[in-house]
Amino acid sequence: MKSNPQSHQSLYRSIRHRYLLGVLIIAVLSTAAYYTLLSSLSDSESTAYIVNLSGRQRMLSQHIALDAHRIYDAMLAGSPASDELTSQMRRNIHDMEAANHKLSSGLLSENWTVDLSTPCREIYFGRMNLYARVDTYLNLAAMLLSSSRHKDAQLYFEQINNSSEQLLTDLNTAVNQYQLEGEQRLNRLENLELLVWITTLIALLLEIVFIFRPMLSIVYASLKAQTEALESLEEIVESRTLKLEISNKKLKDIATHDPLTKLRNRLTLESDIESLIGLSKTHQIHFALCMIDIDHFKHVNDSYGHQAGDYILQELALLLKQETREYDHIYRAGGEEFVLVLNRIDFKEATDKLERIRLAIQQNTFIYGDNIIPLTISAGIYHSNQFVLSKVHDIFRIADTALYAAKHAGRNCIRIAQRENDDISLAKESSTVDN
Ligand SMILES: Nc1nc2c(ncn2[C@@H]2O[C@H](COP(=O)(O)OP(=O)(O)OP(=O)(O)O)[C@@H](O)[C@H]2O)c(=O)[nH]1
Repeated sequence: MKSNPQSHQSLYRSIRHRYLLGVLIIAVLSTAAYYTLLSSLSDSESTAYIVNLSGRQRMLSQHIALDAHRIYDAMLAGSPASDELTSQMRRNIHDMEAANHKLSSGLLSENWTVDLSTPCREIYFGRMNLYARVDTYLNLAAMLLSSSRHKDAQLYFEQINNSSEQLLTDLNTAVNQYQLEGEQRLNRLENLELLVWITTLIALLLEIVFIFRPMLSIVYASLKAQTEALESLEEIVESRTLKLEISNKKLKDIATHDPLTKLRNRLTLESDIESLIGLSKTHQIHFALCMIDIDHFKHVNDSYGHQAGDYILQELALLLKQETREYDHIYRAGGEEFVLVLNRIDFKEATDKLERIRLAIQQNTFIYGDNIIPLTISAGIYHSNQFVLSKVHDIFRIADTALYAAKHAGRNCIRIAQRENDDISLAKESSTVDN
């Protein structure tokens, strides 16, 4: 499988765009929430300040009326008003004047301004004309303070006295108006905050539906595709490995087995004998190697044809298998020559067994087409307890010599290689000759 850099890039771009859009929306919403909160805090602060200031103005108007009473009473009594009283009244006049200026202009401090609503403007500069009336009221109070003549003082006092009640009522109207506007403003801000909250929730929901969920789907689909590709790659590798293993096994079979009889060939024979020599030496586990050759096989080929010869070779291989144990091994050493390796067997057993095999072959009926083909074998046998040999080549040579002796003795017999005074003697085991 080839990795696809283009599809990786487009996946990366798609995720990056969606992610940036999601982040942008969250940034806008949080900024909006921040400014709403900021404005809400500032508004509630200015509302509280104005309501407080107008309430104080109302209170100061009463204080000034009271101060005027005291001063006038002192005048009537013929004693001058105390310094404390006059300075208190002066302070009250000054404070009320400042409050009147702030409330009517909206200039709460150098950097703090609020817009006056229409009803408030109406209160201060309209029909009620509160600004000018407060101003007049404060002038009268100031003039009362500075007046030395009894008659003037009486005039100012009476004017203050006559106007104070109505002024108080109108100042109260102003306080109520400020309170009302403050509540309305706070209500609006509450609604705005609710709106921002709901908008944020909706926006997040839409982000989930239209941005994050599709983004997850894209990533999931990509991962799934990758996993599937990987799995199919693994399957391909597995199937190729299996094919390779099968091919290797076939190749090994071809290299180590005879294609006609399916028996092991000479190559495996040599390596098998190497290990048997080792076992025989270290653990005294004995084995016998029987060299078997079909008698007059050329005659079989010549009389019945080459295919009949092949058939005989295959049949003989089957017969040898039937006559041997599972842990014995049969090889086709080449041409019409077979090798039988009998494992874990003593000398006597081995020679008896080989003789039985020779007899079984002689007595077997080989039928090819309409022909019954008589068959005998000659064999030479080597047994590991008879020699101290460690080379495969020597063992083959000894077994071959025994076979040659069997042929020489007239065929259809076996000969046993035996050590006698360091020379190989060939014991005559079976002398059945079938010429
Ligand atoms: N059909 C067939 N014949 C084979 C095969 N391999 C070898 N042969 C034949 O086996 C015969 C061996 O002949 P010889 O070596 O003269 O031996 P023989 O005729 O068996 O005589 P002795 O061994 O002396 O008893 C030859 O005719 C070969 O062509 C094979 O794979 N198939």
